[in-house]
Amino acid sequence: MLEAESLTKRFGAVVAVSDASFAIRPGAITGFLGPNGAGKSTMLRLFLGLVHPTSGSALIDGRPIHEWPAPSRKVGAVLDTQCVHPSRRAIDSVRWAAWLAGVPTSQAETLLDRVGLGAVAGQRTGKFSVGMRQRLALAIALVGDPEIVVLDEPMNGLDPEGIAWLKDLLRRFRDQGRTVLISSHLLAELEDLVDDLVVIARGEIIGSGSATAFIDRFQPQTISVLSDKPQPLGAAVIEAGGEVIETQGQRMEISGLTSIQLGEIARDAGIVLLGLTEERSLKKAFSEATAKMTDL
Ligand SMILES: Nc1ncnc2c1ncn2[C@@H]1O[C@H](COP(=O)(O)OP(=O)(O)OP(=O)(O)O)[C@@H](O)[C@H]1O
Repeated sequence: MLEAESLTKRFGAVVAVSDASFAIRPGAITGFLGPNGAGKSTMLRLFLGLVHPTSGSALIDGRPIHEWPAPSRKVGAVLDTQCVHPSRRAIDSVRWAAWLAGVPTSQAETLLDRVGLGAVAGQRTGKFSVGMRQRLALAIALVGDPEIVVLDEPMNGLDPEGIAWLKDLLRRFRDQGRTVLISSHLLAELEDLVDDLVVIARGEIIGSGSATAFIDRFQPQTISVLSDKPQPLGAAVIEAGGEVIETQGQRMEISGLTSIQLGEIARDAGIVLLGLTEERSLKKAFSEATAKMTDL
């Protein structure tokens, strides 16, 4: 388990992380979500021991990372894809990382195969594309066969195929029982991937926990419904305890009722439903949450 307790990091006058407390479930994929400059990278770096807290603690299984005898077996991280020397061959970069981590270098080829770089293992990395660099950085992060994998905005610069591949790999890590932490400022990148979320804005935690709970908290389910008699339907919805958020012609947006309840209400009132769509998205939840933050 990773735990932040009253974690604060200041850089001079800038408060990058402010009194953050949360826990990360082992064996799950947790997304660190927040706009640019929110403090996501700093938070990840605090766990990795690359920056020191001004106050509070960032602990991995109860200890700061530097207190673990073999940190690379505990955590592997991709923070920056410019982490290798451009004139070195891919295979040598992975071997070098393994050597530095004090683990056998014999796995380098297997690791490159695993990230889809087996065919270019002997090539110098200077001319590698962004996607290839991401894959190489991931191979390097995996040298210690870590329990926890941390990735800072890993989808930047990946094409759709690369993103699908990465998501698949991260899901497999989770299925193997590893813990995955991934940061992003783009909701769409995380929506179909993460189990849990830590949502950050201006260094503060807006919410943390299951992604579904976050959606429920900030954006209860809404239903977009198309009917032949919107006005009587609206009245029936309100009578049943629901809320009509918006009406546009025959289309209405409704909250506070399930689709089944809505169907029954319409049937009882003799109203035909021409279409019905449930909307529950992380995107809505996030914009709602950040709007609430701005209001504070
Ligand atoms: N080493 C540093 N020295 C000074 N200020 C820093 C340092 N690192 C981060 N900051 C500042 O801390 C704040 C949070 O930055 P951080 O990089 O953690 O945010 P982020 O959410 O990862 O953003 P991005 O998505 O843009 O990378 C920003 O205002 C940033 O300028």
